[in-house]
Amino acid sequence: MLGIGAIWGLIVLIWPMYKQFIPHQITSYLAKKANKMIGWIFPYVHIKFPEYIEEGLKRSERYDAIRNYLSTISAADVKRLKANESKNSESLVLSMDDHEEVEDTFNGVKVNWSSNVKEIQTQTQSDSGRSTTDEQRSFTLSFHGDHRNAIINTYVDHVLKEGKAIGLRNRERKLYTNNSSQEWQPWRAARRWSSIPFHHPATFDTLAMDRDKKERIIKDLEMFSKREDYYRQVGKPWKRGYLLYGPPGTGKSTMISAIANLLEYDVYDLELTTVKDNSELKKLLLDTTSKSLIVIEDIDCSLDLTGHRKNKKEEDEEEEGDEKKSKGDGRQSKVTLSGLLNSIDGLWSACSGEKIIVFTTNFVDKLDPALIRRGRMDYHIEMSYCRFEAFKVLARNYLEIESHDFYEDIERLLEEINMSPADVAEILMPKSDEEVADICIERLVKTLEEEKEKVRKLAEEEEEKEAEKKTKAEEAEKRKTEEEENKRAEEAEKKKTEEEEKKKAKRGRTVTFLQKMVSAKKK
Ligand SMILES: Nc1ncnc2c1ncn2[C@@H]1O[C@H](COP(=O)(O)OP(=O)(O)OP(=O)(O)O)[C@@H](O)[C@H]1O
Ligand SMILES: [Mg+2]
Repeated sequence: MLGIGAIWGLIVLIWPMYKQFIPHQITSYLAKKANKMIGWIFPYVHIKFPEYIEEGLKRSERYDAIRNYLSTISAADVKRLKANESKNSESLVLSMDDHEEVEDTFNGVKVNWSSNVKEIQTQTQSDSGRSTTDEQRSFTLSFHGDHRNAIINTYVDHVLKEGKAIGLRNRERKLYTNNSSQEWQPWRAARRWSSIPFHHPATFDTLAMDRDKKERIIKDLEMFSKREDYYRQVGKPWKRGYLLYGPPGTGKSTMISAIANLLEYDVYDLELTTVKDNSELKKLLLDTTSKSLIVIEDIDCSLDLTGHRKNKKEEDEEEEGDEKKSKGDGRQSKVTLSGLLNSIDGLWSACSGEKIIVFTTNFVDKLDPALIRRGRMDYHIEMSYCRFEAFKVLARNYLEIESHDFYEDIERLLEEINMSPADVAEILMPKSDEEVADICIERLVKTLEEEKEKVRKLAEEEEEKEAEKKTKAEEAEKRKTEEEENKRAEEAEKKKTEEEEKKKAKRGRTVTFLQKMVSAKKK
């Protein structure tokens, strides 16, 4: 044993000196043989996961996933840890420091992870003789060769999946908005969207709406997010479309933030009017990540999407027309309804991860049925005026109260008056530190009563106007009948006179004839 050790020591010592004189083919042959020998002595398999791939150009997602996974097991066992601060991560990720090792067990099989770093010298571009040192990091997974299949086929997948999930949980979520195409750079897809951290505080708890309806929506969303395997099984892309419709201020945009917070998704707020044409829209949609919510707000106003789908020729003609029009009125977008439909369908066939698309509108009846049919917009959610259930949520949020003497009055008034949750929330919000819940509730009751009075007066005025209109119409009808009767009477009178004159004339002619006969006889 000592002999082998001594020979090995000698090889290690003289190898670097002679390496440069030995041809490359021989060194690689010797390396292969040496690895084989080591394999006989140590029956362990090693898999290396480098930090950078594609010749050092791209950071490996697998490396990050493994680091996240190892952070969960190394925090307890490893002495030297490294605190990683990532631009996309909200919380601190503790990973093991360089040259540390940690053990993991999977289905009773022990595996070993080590973090390695190798320094490499690179020549600077200017070739001024100066060289820089780069560090190449990697994780190495080692395990006994007997478990090769189980580890490679199952354990590695498990680690990557878990690590990715941890990364998604820790990431800082983003709100993306699309840039106008002038800002796009052909070599950087990232410029299509600008992002800021997404920190909207809305949740389903703070969302004021009917309780059953809310629960149904939450259930639907949770079901969707858990059903990756189900969607694969039935051969459907893992996506869902939600249409939110209702009057202004009823919480459509708030609901979008609540969905994003519930599912921990990023939000892509797509402003269609700044999208130049259909092909640009397609690129934008394909450039979204998984676990994201793609939102098109006020879809009825965004573009002229309310008309019926046109055939290709009509569409070409329309595009030409639009081009002329856009030069005239400065409007940028030439996105058409069928372009939008195709882009959405294309997105679903190309996307891998889970995605949700949401449209909001104040006027659902104006939209083309093709745009909102089930399959595109799977779940239609009506956001309505504030009723008692919704009010109770707002009162809890804004005033931290569960009941009040005026609750019965408020319930009755909210059934009679259509007031948006946005308005109710504004009235309930204390305007100063001195304003207690009583004052805010009284203000709401007063406002609702005033509104009711206004509505009553308006209805009265409307009724009066209606009655006046009716009287005028009746008078006009009466006048018309009278005029018609007068006309008929006049005509009858005229006819009578004419007939009498005719008779008179006839009588006159008879007398003249008799007179002529008498005078002729006399002669
Ligand atoms: N259902 C609701 N629950 C809680 N708060 C609400 C609700 N609806 C409205 N609000 C409050 O009113 C504000 C405006 O609501 P929001 O922007 O969600 O309305 P909207 O339906 O999107 O309106 P619009 O049709 O004009 O876009 C929100 O910031 C929120 O504070
Ligand atoms: Mg809105």
